[in-house]
Amino acid sequence: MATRTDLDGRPIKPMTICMIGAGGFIGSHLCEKLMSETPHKVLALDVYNDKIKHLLEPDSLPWAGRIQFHRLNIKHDSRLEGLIKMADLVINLAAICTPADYNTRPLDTIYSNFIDALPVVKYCSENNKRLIHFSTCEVYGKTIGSFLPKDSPLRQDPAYYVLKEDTSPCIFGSIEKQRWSYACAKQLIERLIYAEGAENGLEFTIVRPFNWIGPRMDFIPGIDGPSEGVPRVLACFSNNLLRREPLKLVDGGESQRTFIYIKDAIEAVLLMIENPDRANGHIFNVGNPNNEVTVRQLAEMMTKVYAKVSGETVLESPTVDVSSKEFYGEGYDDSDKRIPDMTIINKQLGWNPKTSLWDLLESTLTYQHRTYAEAIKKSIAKPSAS
Ligand SMILES: NC(=O)c1ccc[n+]([C@@H]2O[C@H](COP(=O)([O-])OP(=O)(O)OC[C@H]3O[C@@H](n4cnc5c(N)ncnc54)[C@H](O)[C@@H]3O)[C@@H](O)[C@H]2O)c1
Ligand SMILES: O=C(O)[C@H]1O[C@H](OP(=O)(O)OP(=O)(O)OC[C@H]2O[C@@H](n3ccc(=O)[nH]c3=O)[C@H](O)[C@@H]2O)[C@H](O)[C@@H](O)[C@@H]1O
Repeated sequence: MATRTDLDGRPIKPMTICMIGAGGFIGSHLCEKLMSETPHKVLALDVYNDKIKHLLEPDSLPWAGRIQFHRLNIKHDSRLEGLIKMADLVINLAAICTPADYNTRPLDTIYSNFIDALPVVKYCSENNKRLIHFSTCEVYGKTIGSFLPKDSPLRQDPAYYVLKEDTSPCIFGSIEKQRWSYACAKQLIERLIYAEGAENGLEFTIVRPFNWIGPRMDFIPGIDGPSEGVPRVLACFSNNLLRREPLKLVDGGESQRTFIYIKDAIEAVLLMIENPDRANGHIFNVGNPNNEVTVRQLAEMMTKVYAKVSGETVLESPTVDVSSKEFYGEGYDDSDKRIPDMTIINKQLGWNPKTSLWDLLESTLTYQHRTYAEAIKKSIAKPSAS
């Protein structure tokens, strides 16, 4: 492998990365990138490894020996500190991060996103290890604009909705809106990491992903996850399309999101890993401000793209409205709009997203169709015994 250089032209030394939550959606793509394009070693920690199995075996893989899987639950495993001590860099991805859990399992959500992350921060601080911690765009909560009257012209002013790391406030709903248990726990762990940096010199970077999507995201209910499980929207809509059911629009599908292709986002994370001088001490939005849609528009686009990649016809009624109470239960609330400001990441790392929403949906739905269509057909033909 030719010598790799950082953004300032210096050679990059191979490092050992302790990646916690490496078996999840983001972790699997990050491991793939690190194995195929860099000389770094990965200690991959997770409870599951299904999504990185292809990287772990067989021994003949070109990166054999550079990735090592440790099956452990960071809630209660004394091996955690030792593994952190072996690394040059720690990346923490472990979390409960599906909205269906925030209002129905708020205790697990708060423990997972705050309490369970505490030892990781502590061990990094005590052992002088650099930490890249995964937070979320949900820490911004709702936009200031959402509190203006519906017809206020100020709603069109970016000052009222673009989300900036260093100036935007964090606006959550009331305590009984348990949806915000996740955002609030993530915000507190961000504040703790920031304080460890300020008071004890912890070298850290905080990542705020804005709806990263792509292959291997979550699960398809009844195929590789629980039948009654509710994954994030990409997997919900994929499941509906694969089963030829209408896509469910929560509260009319009016909320807006910006979606980014996982492969674009992983490029940004690699720049953070390999340019510590430019990334340390920063909080980075990582998203694609050019890919904004309402959830209804996302459903319409996914329906068209799926028809193209599968060759199947579109249903007469491709979507159906459902209330948030019916879909998620009591205590659900929503972020109205999420446009990331890209000034800081652009200045520090020169990074920009590339892939359009149509293109990323085309490659992702091609993957979903190839991976799941047969299994779904079989499961429909042979319903499980009741
Ligand atoms: N995907 C996104 O767009 C997105 C957006 C915002 C924030 N994030 C954040 O990025 C991180 C990764 O997200 P993801 O989409 O890959 O989610 P994911 O659920 O696919 O991955 C998380 C992984 O962490 C593991 N994990 C959870 N608790 C653990 C524990 N106690 N011990 C060991 N492993 C544990 C899970 O098994 C899972 O494999 C999370 O912190 C999430 O909050 C993701
Ligand atoms: O991905 C992110 O950046 C963050 O946001 C997500 O939250 P959210 O975008 O609300 O979660 P999705 O499940 O992807 O839902 C997006 C929107 O689609 C709607 N939705 C979801 C599923 C569905 O079947 N129908 C539907 O209309 C939801 O109500 C919501 O308005 C999750 O909290 C995290 O993964 C993450 O921290």
